Amino acid sequence: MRYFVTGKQMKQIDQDTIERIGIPSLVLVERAGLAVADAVEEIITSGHPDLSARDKNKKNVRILIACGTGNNGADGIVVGRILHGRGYEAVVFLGGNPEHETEEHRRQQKIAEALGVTMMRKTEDLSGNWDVIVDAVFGIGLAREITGEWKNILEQLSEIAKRDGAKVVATDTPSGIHSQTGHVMGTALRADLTVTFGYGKTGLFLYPGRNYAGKVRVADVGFSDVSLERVGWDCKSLEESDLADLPVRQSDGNKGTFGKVLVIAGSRGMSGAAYFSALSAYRTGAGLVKVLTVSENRAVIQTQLPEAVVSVYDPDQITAEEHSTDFLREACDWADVIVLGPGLGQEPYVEYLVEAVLEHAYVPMVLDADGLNTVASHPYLTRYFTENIILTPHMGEMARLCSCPISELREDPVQTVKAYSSRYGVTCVMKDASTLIADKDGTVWLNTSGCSAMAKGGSGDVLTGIIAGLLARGMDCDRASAFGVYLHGLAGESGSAKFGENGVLASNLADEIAKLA
Ligand SMILES: NC(=O)C1=CN([C@@H]2O[C@H](COP(=O)(O)OP(=O)(O)OC[C@H]3O[C@@H](n4cnc5c(N)ncnc54)[C@H](O)[C@@H]3O)[C@@H](O)[C@H]2O)[C@@H](O)CC1
Ligand SMILES: Nc1ncnc2c1ncn2[C@@H]1O[C@H](COP(=O)(O)OP(=O)(O)O)[C@@H](O)[C@H]1O
Ligand SMILES: [K+]
Repeated sequence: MRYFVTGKQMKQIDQDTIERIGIPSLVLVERAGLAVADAVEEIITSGHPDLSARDKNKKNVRILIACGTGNNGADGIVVGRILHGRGYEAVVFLGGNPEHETEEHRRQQKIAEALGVTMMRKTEDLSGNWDVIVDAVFGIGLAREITGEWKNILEQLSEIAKRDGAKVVATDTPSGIHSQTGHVMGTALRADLTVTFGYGKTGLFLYPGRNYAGKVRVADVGFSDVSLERVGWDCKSLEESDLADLPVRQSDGNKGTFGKVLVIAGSRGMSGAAYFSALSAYRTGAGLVKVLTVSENRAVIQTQLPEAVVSVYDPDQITAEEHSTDFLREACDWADVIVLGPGLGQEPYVEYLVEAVLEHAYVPMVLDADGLNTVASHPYLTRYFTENIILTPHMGEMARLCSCPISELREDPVQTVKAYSSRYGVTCVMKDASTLIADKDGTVWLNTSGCSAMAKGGSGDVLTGIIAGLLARGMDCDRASAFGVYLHGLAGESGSAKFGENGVLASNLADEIAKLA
């Protein structure tokens, strides 16, 4: 399990560490600089073949460290001093108004001066021929849009990096990326590697920040979880070691032990969504899967997935009259878990179908796709929401549910998903390239697995099935959602390794999940 913090929380952790725990700021800055210097040296000696060839003559390796006036800049001066000490041609650029420099910054300048580190202040000197650029302009202190001189400097650095093919290593955050939202604040410098201190910052894992951060390494520079607990965190993330917490399949279990999943999905001419959800629920370990769909889909689903029980209805017979949906009540009574929505379409009868299921289901339910669209266009249906419901909207569906544009949801996505979940008392999985999951208790999970191979029709139906499979195996709604999204992303990564990012199909994701869950 990993914890992500906002810049504001990180500042409080800094303060707690220095003032309550008593580790001097000087020590933290030194360790931060050392962690970045080590990362730069690793890139020089291993990651960059051109550089390692010249490694015997370190003086030929040219490193520019661009420093702002805050403590991010102070870290940068330490990086310059350490690399200078190790024999590299490290040049420190000090930008901005010297009057704004922090105490730490000035202290580091004095030390660097005493050791003969080259420091310069003229922007004209930036355009040397650099092998590595260390970005120590802005860290978590970035407080507003970048304009004027700093905008010019960052844009110049971007161009120089491109021109020279220089690797860019960001100190704590890529300058210009908001540490909480991942937004670009006017301009930002793209890094190959970001060495961030203590805890991951949420904005490094949300797009577009995730693209600018490159690889992210969290360096231990002396912060303690004691401070994290006192201050709090923004969101959590699962990692591979957490998979040990998946429910173990009982050796003496039978199909009843592993849960009965009812997939209410599909419409005339639309059977794929039901198939992907049902297949994925089975592949994740559900004991029995029943697909409830329109009569026209019976043959195709029985052929594609003979393991599933198929039950059908005639949509023309579903009306506002209560008895017309009696068959749904019976179907719900049979199930341990319900999936409602994939490929249901938006014909008028779907409203009555969704209302009947929401009203009569007393088991965990994943509400997806057209189930969500139906709720969005008939908001009275939210009155049936209970703590047993997981919603899995993509950003378009979330915008419909919240009646606001996607751009507004993205202003602060963590707060968006948290607010929706707490307003309705449901688990909410807001699907995106970085999916966020809000538990009913207010915990937000930020998913870090997955890749663009998953941006394809049918991926969402697979996720629905995976979450249903985990519910069937006994996980609660919150855990099944966080683990389901994480596993779904891992399936995307392993599918992508086999078929390439362009070639993965939804059915491949379902197959990959078999080995992971
Ligand atoms: N003791 C500490 O406080 C530690 C701080 N650390 C480093 O210090 C960083 C935070 O330092 P600071 O709080 O000094 O903040 P930063 O160094 O990130 O930046 C703040 C400075 O930039 C200016 N600024 C902010 N937004 C601007 C904009 N859009 N345009 C122009 N100027 C702008 C501020 O006025 C201030 O002078 C961390 O990211 C980390 O790198 C680490 O060394 C660990 C210990
Ligand atoms: N670029 C991406 N990186 C990681 N995951 C992605 C990316 N694009 C899409 N996904 C994931 O793929 C799934 C797509 O779901 P959805 O939009 O509902 O598709 P569909 O309706 O076609 O099944 C979501 O789980 C989403 O998080
Ligand atoms: K930085």
